[in-house]
Amino acid sequence: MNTTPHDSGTPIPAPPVAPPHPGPAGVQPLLQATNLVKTYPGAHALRGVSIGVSRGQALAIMGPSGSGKTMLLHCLAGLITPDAGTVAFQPGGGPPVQVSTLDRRERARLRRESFGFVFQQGLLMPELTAVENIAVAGMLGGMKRQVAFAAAMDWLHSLGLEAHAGKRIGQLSGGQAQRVAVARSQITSPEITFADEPTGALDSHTSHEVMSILLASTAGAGRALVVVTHDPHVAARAHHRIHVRDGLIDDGKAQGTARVDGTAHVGGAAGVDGVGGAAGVEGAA
Ligand SMILES: Nc1ncnc2c1ncn2[C@@H]1O[C@H](COP(=O)(O)OP(=O)(O)OP(=O)(O)O)[C@@H](O)[C@H]1O
Repeated sequence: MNTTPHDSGTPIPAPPVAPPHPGPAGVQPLLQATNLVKTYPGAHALRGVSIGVSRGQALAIMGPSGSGKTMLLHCLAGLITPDAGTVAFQPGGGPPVQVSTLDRRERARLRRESFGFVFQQGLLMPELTAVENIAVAGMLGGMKRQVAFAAAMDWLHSLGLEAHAGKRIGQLSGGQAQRVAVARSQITSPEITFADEPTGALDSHTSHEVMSILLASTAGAGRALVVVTHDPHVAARAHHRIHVRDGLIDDGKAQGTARVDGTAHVGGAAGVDGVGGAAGVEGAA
């Protein structure tokens, strides 16, 4: 029997393997996850999710609390290794990378150099100033110190925050701090940015502004954004939306019921990029 590893040692039947989402004709998705499964004792966090994200696209992941949104984001970003399934990243000009088979060090390097992260809070270092927070991310991504600080100041300038460059994070408003977090995530121009509730702590006006900056520097610049959000206004601004429920992409056919077969995920001919009738995917193409 096809099984997946389980922390308790009890084999759990794996969902049937679905073919990967093909993406738009002739276009290799920037990131392609196929049949992701992640199980914890007592929790089937992901039960077979396949999804592709292309350049120039923003994908919103929605769903109820505990449905598996963050788990999916973390698997896509190489922060968590799935029990089964694959994540393939196609860097610009390089060979494809199987994120899920990289060792910890390689994954950390990939995240530093090619991925950007924005979380609701927690990524900024309170003991550093705004400009230092941004510049450090540049240096970790391989920039020389002087270049990183100049780029960080450029970012602060474009965000209207140059007067706050020397302030520590605790001296900034929530919206200012989150703009610094976006700049921090974007200073290396990552090919794909992962954001988990990036506007969760902001009022609606500031939320709109922060999303505008994030969208412009990711999908708007030919790169990609994957954003987990509860906010329908945020999700509405993405090119595509998926709804996760009980560790599966919800195709809307079983609202309010727990899925039992583990087969309802985006795969095969289902489209994420407006190229087919997607299960659980709304496209704005
Ligand atoms: N480290 C862990 N150990 C055990 N179970 C976990 C762990 N991380 C997540 N889970 C479980 O996996 C499921 C999915 O969690 P996840 O954090 O992805 O939910 P979510 O949709 O992001 O929820 P929320 O909107 O509340 O943040 C939940 O049942 C959760 O309890």
